[in-house]
Amino acid sequence: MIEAVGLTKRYGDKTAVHNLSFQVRPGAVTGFLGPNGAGKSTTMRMILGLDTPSEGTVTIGGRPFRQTPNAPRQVGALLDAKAVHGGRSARNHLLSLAQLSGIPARRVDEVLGVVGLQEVARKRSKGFSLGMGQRLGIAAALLGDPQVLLFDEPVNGLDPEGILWVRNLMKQLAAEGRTVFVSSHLMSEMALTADHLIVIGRGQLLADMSVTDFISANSADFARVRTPDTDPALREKLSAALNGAGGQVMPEPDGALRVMGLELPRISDLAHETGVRLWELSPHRASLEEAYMRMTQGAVDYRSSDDKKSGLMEQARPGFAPPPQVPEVPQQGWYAPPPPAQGVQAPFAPGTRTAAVPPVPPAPAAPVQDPRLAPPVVPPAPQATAPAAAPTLSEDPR
Ligand SMILES: Nc1ncnc2c1ncn2[C@@H]1O[C@H](COP(=O)(O)OP(=O)(O)OP(=O)(O)O)[C@@H](O)[C@H]1O
Repeated sequence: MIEAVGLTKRYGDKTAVHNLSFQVRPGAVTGFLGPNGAGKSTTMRMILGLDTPSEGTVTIGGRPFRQTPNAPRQVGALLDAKAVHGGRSARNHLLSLAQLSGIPARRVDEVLGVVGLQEVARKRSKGFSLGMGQRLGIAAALLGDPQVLLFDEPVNGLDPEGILWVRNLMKQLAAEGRTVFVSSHLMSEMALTADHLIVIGRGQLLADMSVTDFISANSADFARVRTPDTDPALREKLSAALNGAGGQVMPEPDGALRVMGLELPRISDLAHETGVRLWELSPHRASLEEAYMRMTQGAVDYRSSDDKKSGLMEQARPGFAPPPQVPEVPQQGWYAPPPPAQGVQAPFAPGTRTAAVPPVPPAPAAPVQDPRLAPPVVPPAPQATAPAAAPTLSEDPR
């Protein structure tokens, strides 16, 4: 198990991680989510002893990484797939890591097989595609057959087949009772891979809960209603009736209405009473992506000025909230579940183990610490090790 308690990291006056406490348990895939700059990589680096916390502690199996005996056999990590000596073959890269940790050479061939790189094992890694580099990084993480695995964006650059392979690998590793902690920006992928989520924003914990709970706590179910597009007046008429009955009605870009606060039978009755024919009346549940967007919208550091959402916000008429930009979700039946309990659907609602992001206090003046300048005290996990520091083995002539 990985356990962080009050974990804080400051770089000069920049607080990258602030008072973070969480546990990552064995037997499950735990997704680590957060917008760009939220502090995910910094947290992973502190877990792996590559950055020293300014405050707080983080342990793996009860000990800080640097005090873990034979750490590469206990903990495997993929932090940066590009952190490979490009002139070295894939096999020699893994052999050098194995040698550092007393791992037998036959394990190198085993992991090359697991990640599907046998054919190119003797090729120099500088010719590898991004996806092949990711596979090599994953091989390095698996080298010591560790019980705890950390992956920072493991599907970055992988094609659909590779993404599916990583998904199945993560699930398999968790099913074997290992602790699997994986960061990703691909929400659709996380929804399929992770059992549990830890979400941070601006260095602080936003959520620590199962994927299912996260979606229901941070999304509002709604009904989509479509009137015949041949007669826009019908849409206005129905919209007024739904509003009058206490529903919240928002227009969608394609002309449909998004209705919250009214159950489907009630919407159907109101349409009947007002004499409006319906072309669609369907229930929708939010995706992980929508729930994530709702949760983190106040904790995003970087947003494009072309962001459609900001455009919609500017154009919104008074009294109309902009329709959230949600991806299409499959229809799940004809009747919407009852609306969530008051408050539960709101982002950061109390009682959901989520929290609004309070402003991060500025750090006291301190010299900027560049981890690249700090020599590691002990060799970290295989992939976290700077490969150039590993002893040079004779290169295969390809
Ligand atoms: N060595 C450093 N010196 C100064 N600031 C740093 C350093 N490393 C990270 N930061 C800052 O700390 C914050 C968190 O960065 P971090 O890389 O951990 O975020 P992240 O969640 O991994 O982002 P991304 O999703 O973009 O990879 C950022 O504002 C970053 O600029």
